Amino acid sequence: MAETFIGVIGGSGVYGIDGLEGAEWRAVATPWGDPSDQILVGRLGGVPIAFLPRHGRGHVHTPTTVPYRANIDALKRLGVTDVIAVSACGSFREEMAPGDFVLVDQFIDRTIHREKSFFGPGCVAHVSLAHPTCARLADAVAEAAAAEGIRIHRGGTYLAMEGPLFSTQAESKLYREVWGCDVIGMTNMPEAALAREAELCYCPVAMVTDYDSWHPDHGAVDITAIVATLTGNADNARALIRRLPGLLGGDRAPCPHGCDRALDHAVLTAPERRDPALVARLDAVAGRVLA
Ligand SMILES: CSC[C@H]1O[C@H](OP(=O)(O)O)[C@H](O)[C@@H]1O
Ligand SMILES: Nc1ncnc2[nH]cnc12
Repeated sequence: MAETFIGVIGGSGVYGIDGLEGAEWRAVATPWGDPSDQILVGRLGGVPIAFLPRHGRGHVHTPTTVPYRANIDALKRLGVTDVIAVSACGSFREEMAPGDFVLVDQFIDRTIHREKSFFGPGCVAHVSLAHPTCARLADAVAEAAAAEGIRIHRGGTYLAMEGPLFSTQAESKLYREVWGCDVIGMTNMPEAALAREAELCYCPVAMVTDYDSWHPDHGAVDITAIVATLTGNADNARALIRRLPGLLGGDRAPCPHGCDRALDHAVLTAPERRDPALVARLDAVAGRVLA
């Protein structure tokens, strides 16, 4: 049986986690450039953990400039098997209130300036994204949240916008009333898609900070209020993460939903027509099926 290795991507307001045994920040080089920052690697309850701040310590990357491919490659290269992606988000639902967590399970991707795949000319692959998140990981996060007394909603559709500006009121109403989205953020796509290509189980934990701009009683998004809510949310996120090693266990059975076998049958390019340079870049992400 394989070893569980938990990767945590920390979003806005979550730039570190404490309590890791033997923790050290490690620079990880990837063929896709540098990740957002060094990666904090250690153990929690005996289970290896790697923590990567999505925007870098000190929050230097915009949602557009986050090096999503390098981040996912670096986690995979370290041996991570399961990724918890913590993010701030706006809510389109009255009952998903600031302070609540949402276990997002679907996305609508409206981002336009990002590299969305590891594959390309010379190594073409088509991976299913019908169910873009891992239900097994979501079960564990839901249990951890219940144990911590965190209000968590199971399931929700996340509208990924390019940013960095927040939505207009007309966009907010479109996403909520016409498209049926539940929350909005700027970072979970293409991150989730790349994690699937890299055969990582991926579970987004969206922390509600505001009601975006549709709500008649809440007006426009206010970054000061968001940061205040984030501070409380970040402590809850860290408490939740500390429970995960105990819930996931050190021994890892194959994912019952097949996240860790997503590349089976996905690569269409004939072996003799593959671009050796691209195949070399794909060593960590797709070495299992290309080697
Ligand atoms: C702080 S409000 C806007 C900012 O916060 C979210 O980032 P992340 O998903 O990394 O927590 C949102 O997507 C925006 O990038
Ligand atoms: N309303 C909002 N829109 C986009 N990203 C967000 N992150 C937190 N709140 C958000």
